[in-house]
Amino acid sequence: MLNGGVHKPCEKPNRNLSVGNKKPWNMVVALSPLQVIGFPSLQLHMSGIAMRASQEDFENALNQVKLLKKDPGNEVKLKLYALYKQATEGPCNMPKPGVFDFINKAKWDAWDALGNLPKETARQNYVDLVSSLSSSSESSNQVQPGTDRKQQEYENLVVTSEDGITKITLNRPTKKNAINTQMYQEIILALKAASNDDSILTVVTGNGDYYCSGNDLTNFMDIPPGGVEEKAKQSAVLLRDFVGSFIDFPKPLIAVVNGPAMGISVTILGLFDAVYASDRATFHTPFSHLGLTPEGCASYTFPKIMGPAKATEMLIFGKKLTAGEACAQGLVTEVFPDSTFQKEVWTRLKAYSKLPKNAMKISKQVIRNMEKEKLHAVNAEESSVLQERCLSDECINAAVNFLSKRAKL
Ligand SMILES: CCCCCCCCCCC/C=C/C(=O)SCCNC(=O)CCNC(=O)[C@H](O)C(C)(C)COP(=O)(O)OP(=O)(O)OC[C@H]1O[C@@H](n2cnc3c(N)ncnc32)[C@H](O)[C@@H]1OP(=O)(O)O
Repeated sequence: MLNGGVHKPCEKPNRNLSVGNKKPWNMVVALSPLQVIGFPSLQLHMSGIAMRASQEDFENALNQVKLLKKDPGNEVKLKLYALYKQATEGPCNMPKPGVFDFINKAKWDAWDALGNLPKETARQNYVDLVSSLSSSSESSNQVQPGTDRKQQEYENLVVTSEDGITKITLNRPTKKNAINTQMYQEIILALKAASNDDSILTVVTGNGDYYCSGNDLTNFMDIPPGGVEEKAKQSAVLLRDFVGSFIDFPKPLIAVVNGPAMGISVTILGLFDAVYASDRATFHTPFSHLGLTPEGCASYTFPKIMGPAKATEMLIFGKKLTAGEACAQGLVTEVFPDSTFQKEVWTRLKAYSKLPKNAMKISKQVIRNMEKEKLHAVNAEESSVLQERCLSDECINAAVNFLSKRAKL
């Protein structure tokens, strides 16, 4: 594909399916009261409870609360805890902790004080409380193109907007931008914000030498009280939401693949509208090696993009592709020499961002909308299969193997 460093569009461009860092208060303060209280927002988000009208507001509130910049204090945190428990489990059903178990006693008291408050009311009160806490920082969410303003602050992402382009940078370079649980949530939020901002194009890229090393293998280590089955269920819900936010993204979405890409960061490329890669990038989906199966809709998009035989090599046999190979197979739009990658790609993207905004957005929707239903069905099926795979010996052994090797270093 690359001749003496001169780049050119790939020979097989048949992508016929397009298909900062200030930390949030609840994550940073070591041994903060919140941490001691065991803030349960993520678990709730993934528990599949409350699928009624206010579910979306409630989930948004759960996400919002993690992004509050100021610690609201113990009293409010206890209130949030109590409302969360009431909203998800109903009236307090735990045995009363002993008097010297101060923290659990405070939690129990707060929950018990809600008496028989209906779940729906508790949910609504939770949403209202979070809304009152976050209202002061709300106004910073809308980004004007051309101002290079930093958007919402995230723990694992840097999101900026300039020249009509919102750029979402995966920002865990010391971990090769592996996607941990919080980062999945943050990407979902960043995509939601980008779909509502004034930008014309949205770009995903990586900070450091990697684009992304895929799912953070330590994600599976943090087992909730419900045990490994509950963990697998939570993971499947999170995965489905994450991939769903790419399927539904309404504007042109571009990946600027600055280095090696692995696992889920590769599979979701089939849901992007263009993929520009440095010639240093590689594309690797070692699912079988990890006892896993494809996600990101790749079981559908990859055979469509590159044909079933090539898709099999990647998704089943774990063959790692160079950027040139990925381009020849239609997964990548164009490859650039690493030395000029950033300059050339951003010049190109800035030119594209000057094209009529609505025409581009509507074109994307025309190209994609017919596939959406199918993609959501594929996503649901892949997530459900992975829920089982996460519990297999093959998968657990592979994760333990990775983590134990790392521990020896
Ligand atoms: C609620 C639960 C949430 C679950 C979410 C549900 C989603 C389910 C999705 C399941 C499907 C799986 C999708 C995938 O993405 S499969 C691919 C997974 N990725 C890997 O297997 C890569 C593992 N990493 C490596 O092989 C190497 O680290 C790598 C080749 C990437 C780089 O090697 P190198 O030698 O150059 O560098 P190091 O190994 O020293 O890495 C530097 C540090 O980064 C850490 N690291 C890198 N990648 C990961 C990773 N994927 N997970 C966790 N940690 C990672 C590495 O450990 C080093 O850390 P330390 O410096 O602390 O040792």
